Amino acid sequence: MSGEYVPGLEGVPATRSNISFVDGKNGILEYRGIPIEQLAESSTFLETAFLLIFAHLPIKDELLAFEAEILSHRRVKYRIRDMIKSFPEGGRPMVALQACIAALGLFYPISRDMSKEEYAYNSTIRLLSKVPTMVATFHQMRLGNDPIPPRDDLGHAGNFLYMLTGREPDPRAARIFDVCLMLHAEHTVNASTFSALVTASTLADPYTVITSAAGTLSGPLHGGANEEVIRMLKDIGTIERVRPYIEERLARKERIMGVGHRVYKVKDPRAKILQNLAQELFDRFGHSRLYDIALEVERVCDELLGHRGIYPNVDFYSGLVYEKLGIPSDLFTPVFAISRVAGWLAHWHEQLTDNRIFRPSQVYTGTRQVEYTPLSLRSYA
Ligand SMILES: CC(=O)SCCNC(=O)CCNC(=O)[C@H](O)C(C)(C)COP(=O)(O)OP(=O)(O)OC[C@H]1O[C@@H](n2cnc3c(N)ncnc32)[C@H](O)[C@@H]1OP(=O)(O)O
Ligand SMILES: O=C([O-])CC(=O)C(=O)O
Repeated sequence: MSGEYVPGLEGVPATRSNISFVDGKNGILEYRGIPIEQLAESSTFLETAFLLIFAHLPIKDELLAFEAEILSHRRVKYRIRDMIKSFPEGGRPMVALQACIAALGLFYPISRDMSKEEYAYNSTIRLLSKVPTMVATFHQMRLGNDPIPPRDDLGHAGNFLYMLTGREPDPRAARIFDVCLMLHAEHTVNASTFSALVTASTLADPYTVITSAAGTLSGPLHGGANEEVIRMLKDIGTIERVRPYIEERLARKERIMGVGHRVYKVKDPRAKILQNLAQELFDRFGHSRLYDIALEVERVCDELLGHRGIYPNVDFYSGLVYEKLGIPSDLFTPVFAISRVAGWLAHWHEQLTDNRIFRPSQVYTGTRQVEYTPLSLRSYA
């Protein structure tokens, strides 16, 4: 079979899915048909995760049972804590997280039948509940502290902030963080989800599927951009420096982090919500000069790049919110993973309902039938 090569597979459907919908021209994102704005207003991360994974909004008893299951699996085995303790303190948290997720596959039984309902459910619960604990554990241990055990009286978002900082978060701050988790939970066939699909299609176990996805998320063109945005805003330093900085970067053909998107040609709807959340946090808990710099970056980018459909994406304002919540910048991408694990799992479940191994073709550009040259006869031309 022959076909035209499309760089980056732009516009090439890689799967059929009913999990989420994106309209890039009009800036629309829906999870199972529900607009993201409605979920951000009224849902919670765990309810949204349930919606994504099980394809319907839970009734009250289902939600209570799901939340109770997640809560009861938050702790990690002491041998996983020992493993994390042996990681270098200066190691990159996303690499640590990838190693931790892969290690779950050593500690929990792997089924021969990945789609078996009970197995799929149990591994889903474990991943959703333990990923936040492993991120917080790595952070405490790299500081030389004992990990802070989860608190059963705190919700999913509030408990993570507590395990990370040792302080019980303000309820509104915890709610804002929960909304951030919802906003990052799913986004059709982005690079990391595609990676999850490819791995799932080989019938690899779910811990391996999520490890693949987490590795793909870490890159600066994808989930890693949130950390780069804060670095860029700090580098810029003052509002006056914004325009020359952007112009110099563009002249050197470098990218401005946190803007541009393969699908959205308008401002990402998640960026709009995140900007409002950032604004609310600054109003409540004190202003950040980085926010003023970010607003100016957006203004200058709109002017210089807007005509090419390059506008702020989800990673542009999220870091400002996370920083105000006391999350260190090298944990921004692991925090993205805590949330996106829901979307990856939803796609893992969906892939298994109608699986065929991914095996695309290539356009070969090399030479053919070349005669082997013995080492003794080889030289630089
Ligand atoms: C959660 C997420 O993954 S959201 C995305 C997070 N990533 C970032 O914020 C990194 C910055 N953005 C980017 O690099 C890109 O916009 C991507 C990777 C997100 C999307 O890229 P694509 O749709 O493949 O666009 P592509 O890389 O082909 O770029 C098309 C053109 O727009 C330009 N462009 C795209 N994004 C940017 C940017 N952020 N800054 C400057 N120029 C840009 C490219 O230089 C290219 O120009 P050219 O045609 O003159 O060579
Ligand atoms: O859809 C994409 O390519 C990237 C993105 O916004 C996400 O994964 O949330």
